[in-house]
Amino acid sequence: MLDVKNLFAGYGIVPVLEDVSLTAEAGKILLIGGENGAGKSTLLRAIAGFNKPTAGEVLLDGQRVNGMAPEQIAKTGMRLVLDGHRVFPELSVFDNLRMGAAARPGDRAGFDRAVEEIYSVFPILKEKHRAYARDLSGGQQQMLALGQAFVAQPRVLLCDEPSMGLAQSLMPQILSFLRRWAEEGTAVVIVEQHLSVTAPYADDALIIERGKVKFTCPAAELDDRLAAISAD
Ligand SMILES: Nc1ncnc2c1ncn2[C@@H]1O[C@H](COP(=O)(O)OP(=O)(O)OP(=O)(O)O)[C@@H](O)[C@H]1O
Repeated sequence: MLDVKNLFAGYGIVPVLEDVSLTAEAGKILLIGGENGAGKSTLLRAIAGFNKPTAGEVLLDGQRVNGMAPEQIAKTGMRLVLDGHRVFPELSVFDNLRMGAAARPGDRAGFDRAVEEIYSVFPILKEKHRAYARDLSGGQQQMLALGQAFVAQPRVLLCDEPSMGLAQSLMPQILSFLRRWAEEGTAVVIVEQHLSVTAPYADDALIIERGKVKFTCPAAELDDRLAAISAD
């Protein structure tokens, strides 16, 4: 579904990504890890069009999307959820979800079903559906940011550090939700620092080091691969 081929990107004249290739398939979760500053967020931004690649290709179902504006890329079915809870603080929980649905106008029944599902996965959002997003805790805002993306029903979900600012105890709930979401047919890409917590929910893993792909492997083998590297 999503194919990234030999991608180069950076900021101004400063190169960050060098020759990065990856594939994300419908129904699967690809976990991307790497040290701080390795280029993980830059990769997601470049895929979603917020950072213009200097070379290489981003293909969605074989169609080239790099070079398009981010809003055009979003219309192809790609959705980026940034770390740091980018919700609309002055809107209620429900209105934030409605903003998410702006990407698929006219599908009221689909929206209602998606909201019901979000509320059943994160009951706290149902309890607080009239509350301002700014009055939610960090973890609740993260749930809302995911909910906003969910109601948009993207084909590819790019999720930057879903654990950012979350109590560790909330991670299984969020990761299980992403797992079920992928199983419904979405290609999910997660950038995450907490690799061993996240890997059991993922199918494939890719590690970036200084802007380059260091290795890829099945997510189930990630811990062993990392242990072998640190033993060297
Ligand atoms: N807006 C920007 N302008 C210039 N350089 C940037 C910008 N954002 C990131 N960088 C640089 O690009 C490199 C990669 O950053 P990036 O945020 O993609 O890494 P990361 O792997 O996501 O790290 P982290 O886990 O800390 O978020 C770093 O050297 C960073 O300083």
